[in-house]
Amino acid sequence: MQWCRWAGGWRSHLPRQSAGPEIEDSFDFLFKIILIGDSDVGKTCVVQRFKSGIFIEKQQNTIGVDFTVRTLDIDGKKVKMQVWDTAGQERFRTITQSYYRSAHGAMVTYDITRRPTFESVSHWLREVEQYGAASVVVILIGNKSDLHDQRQVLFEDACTLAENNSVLAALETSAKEAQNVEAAFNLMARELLARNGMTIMDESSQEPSQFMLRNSSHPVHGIMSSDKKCGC
Ligand SMILES: Nc1nc2c(ncn2[C@@H]2O[C@H](COP(=O)(O)OP(=O)(O)OP(=O)(O)O)[C@@H](O)[C@H]2O)c(=O)[nH]1
Repeated sequence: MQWCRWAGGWRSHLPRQSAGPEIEDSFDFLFKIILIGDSDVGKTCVVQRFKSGIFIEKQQNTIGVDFTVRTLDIDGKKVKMQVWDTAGQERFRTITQSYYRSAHGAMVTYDITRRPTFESVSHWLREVEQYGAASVVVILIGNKSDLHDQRQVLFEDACTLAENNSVLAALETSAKEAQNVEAAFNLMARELLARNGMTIMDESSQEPSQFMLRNSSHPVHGIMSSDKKCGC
């Protein structure tokens, strides 16, 4: 059964990770993640937050595709996340579509303060379906959660959309205030590890899974905070 769950049901433990520059190049797993979504939803800022732990008020729109890398330590495994930050502007569609095929994961991003960017999500999901691999893991990201007083998209609507479209999970993030960005990439990494046969454990507990993701997914041990997320 598909379901959504957020707020109080999530725990605050996150595995320890380094945010520093890549010094060595060895890794156990390499996953390619693509960020897609309308222009100005904050894709570059989310990637910047993930890579460097900082928020930069970006001046320019992404041209084509930008590339960044960060290696996570998950249960003692070095998981290299190759992140492709795509331009949201229409004129770059042909270029960005060519990056879908090799992606293991896709983060479809919208801006919680601009309803039209959420309405575009179904377009982006169709693009993933059309140009991506059949096994691609999709996560829905509602960014700019710090601007809650300007909210135009209910989190419940995001959960419903995620459930109806076989999306692994929906999360609300703030690149500005560092909310849920780590959690989003961790969730993606852990799901991909699980699909590659790894048994993923939470460092803080030896109990069984804290939540189940959607039907076809593997159980993933809690990478949860009190911020909004749903496993659909
Ligand atoms: N308040 C707030 N503003 C944000 C956040 N993330 C991004 N922004 C702002 O949103 C604007 C667009 O951010 P970008 O990261 O450039 O957006 P993008 O989706 O990469 O845009 P394209 O490159 O055109 O696809 C910038 O002015 C950012 O400062 C956030 O979490 N909170």
